[in-house]
Amino acid sequence: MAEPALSGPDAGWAVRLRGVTKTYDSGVMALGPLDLDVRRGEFVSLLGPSGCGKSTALRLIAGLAAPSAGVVELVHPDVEPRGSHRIGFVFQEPTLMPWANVRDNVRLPLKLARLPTTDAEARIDAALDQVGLAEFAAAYPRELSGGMKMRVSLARALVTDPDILLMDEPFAALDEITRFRLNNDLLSLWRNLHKTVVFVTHSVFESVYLSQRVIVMTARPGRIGAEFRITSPEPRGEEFRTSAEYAAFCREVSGALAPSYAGQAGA
Ligand SMILES: Nc1ncnc2c1ncn2[C@@H]1O[C@H](COP(=O)(O)OP(=O)(O)OP(=O)(O)O)[C@@H](O)[C@H]1O
Repeated sequence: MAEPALSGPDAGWAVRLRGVTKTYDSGVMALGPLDLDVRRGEFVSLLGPSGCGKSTALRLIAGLAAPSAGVVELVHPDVEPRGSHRIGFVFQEPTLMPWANVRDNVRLPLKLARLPTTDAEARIDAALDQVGLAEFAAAYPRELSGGMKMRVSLARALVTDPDILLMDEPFAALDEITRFRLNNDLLSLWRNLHKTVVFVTHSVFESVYLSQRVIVMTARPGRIGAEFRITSPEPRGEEFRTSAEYAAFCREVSGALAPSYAGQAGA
């Protein structure tokens, strides 16, 4: 099931990495070399063991860190190579400002990017609506559940209408039912908003459920170990989660992931 690279003269890609490596100042070789194309509008998951460089790959794509070698390119009519306001980033922790209400938390990227304030309120309303939090604009983070905080974090990522959404294990800390619900809501957002999504997770089940393509990374330094195209049709829902097809994909992806854990302490 290994896939050839999806690059091509049609340039239908949003993210392209070529020969990308990252070695930190500490000498840790975190990543690569990595070659990766993500098509516009595609939902891709990076799956791999702890420490294999998944977050590093996201940070390089976001321009939050520079590669040690190789090239990271973003292509979209609206995306400048370093136009980070066109990228939305969702971290594992919601990282909300506790002293600010939901509306002001979601407003933050608009302020940081110095985007015109004329339509700011409408953008914030739209983003809150997209994540189902329209009623909670005036609430403070301490008044919200873990799932709701993550929805605020997602709204904050969406408020600039990014072309590319980078998500770093956003639901890992949530209970299973909340996680499933957010999985479903994320899929419907992706279908409606046509964003390119690169989603990092440890979970085989989550990666198969959400993605059009799952990229299994090797142990550090992370490279592509295997790729799986999850061909199951959209929209996916609970029926898919309990289907034999889903179970078969999960088995296949798990099999490819196992070698990445071999040799890891506690594996
Ligand atoms: N700023 C940094 N300086 C030095 N080493 C780092 C830095 N960031 C990450 N590393 C190291 O690089 C390797 C890859 O880290 P990274 O966070 O990218 O992995 P990951 O696959 O996202 O891990 P996890 O799933 O546990 O979040 C790890 O060994 C980590 O300790």
